[in-house]
Amino acid sequence: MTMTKAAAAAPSGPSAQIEIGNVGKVYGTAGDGAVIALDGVSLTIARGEFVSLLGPSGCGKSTLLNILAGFQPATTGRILQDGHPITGPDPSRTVVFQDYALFGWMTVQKNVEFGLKAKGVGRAERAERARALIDTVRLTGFEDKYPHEISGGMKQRAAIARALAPDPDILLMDEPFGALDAQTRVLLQEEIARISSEAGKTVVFVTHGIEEAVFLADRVVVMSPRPGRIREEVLVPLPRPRTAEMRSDPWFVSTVSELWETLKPDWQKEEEVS
Ligand SMILES: Nc1ncnc2c1ncn2[C@@H]1O[C@H](COP(=O)(O)OP(=O)(O)OP(=O)(O)O)[C@@H](O)[C@H]1O
Repeated sequence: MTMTKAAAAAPSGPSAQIEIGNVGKVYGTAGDGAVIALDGVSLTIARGEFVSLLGPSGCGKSTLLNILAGFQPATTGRILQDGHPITGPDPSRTVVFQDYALFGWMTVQKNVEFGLKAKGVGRAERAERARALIDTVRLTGFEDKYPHEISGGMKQRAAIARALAPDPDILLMDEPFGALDAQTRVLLQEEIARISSEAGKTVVFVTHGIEEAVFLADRVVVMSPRPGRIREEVLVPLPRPRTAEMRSDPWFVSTVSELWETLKPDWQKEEEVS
């Protein structure tokens, strides 16, 4: 493999924002069909870093993201944000899911404002901040539409704006473009590449799309299935902002193909099981 292995270069010290130390997750109890979803996962993520968690279905990506979000606890190990244990959900970390998770009875504008209201931001400021974010995700003109009136891609733009509204430190994204058609997916990848560079957020992006993982990330963390472990890390040397032409960069093309060769056996196994 000619890919850059990142283990030695993983961020640590004062710039580390997330520290995942030897995390394990077991669903169920021993002897009762227990599933070891994660085993000995250690990862340090720097402030402002964009990390893709890449792996086939069932390797524990969503489990790790849910633990980071504070939706569920790890069975073993520790997870720190800025040196403090993550013990539950917090507005400093927001999540974008695959299925949009917008409130169907609220307009785009009200959906984006939602997190700001919970934070106690006043009505006028809420409206202004939501409008600015709607502009950032290029939905201006659709503020008064309800989710059922807009396309899947637009819904996901609104979900991204809503996740950015509370000005989180960390944006967690769980296969956010998984339900979109191929063209819309590429467009949204370019949008999130732009938005994350501009906003300077720490992003953890779960995907089983190899191209997507490499195109977006500063570092791709490749996971192996059952029990989920970190198999390798790839540092992405492409400059920011990422642009469409970088998809034909020789390093990009060869890295995507090498990752595919690495992961193919896991995908084939998954295919046989399902
Ligand atoms: N609540 C649960 N109870 C029991 N087993 C679970 C639960 N959630 C996940 N699992 C199992 O844990 C393993 C990891 O699941 P997880 O959803 O984290 O993987 P993933 O890599 O995100 O997969 P996918 O891409 O399909 O979402 C899988 O074998 C899954 O069946």
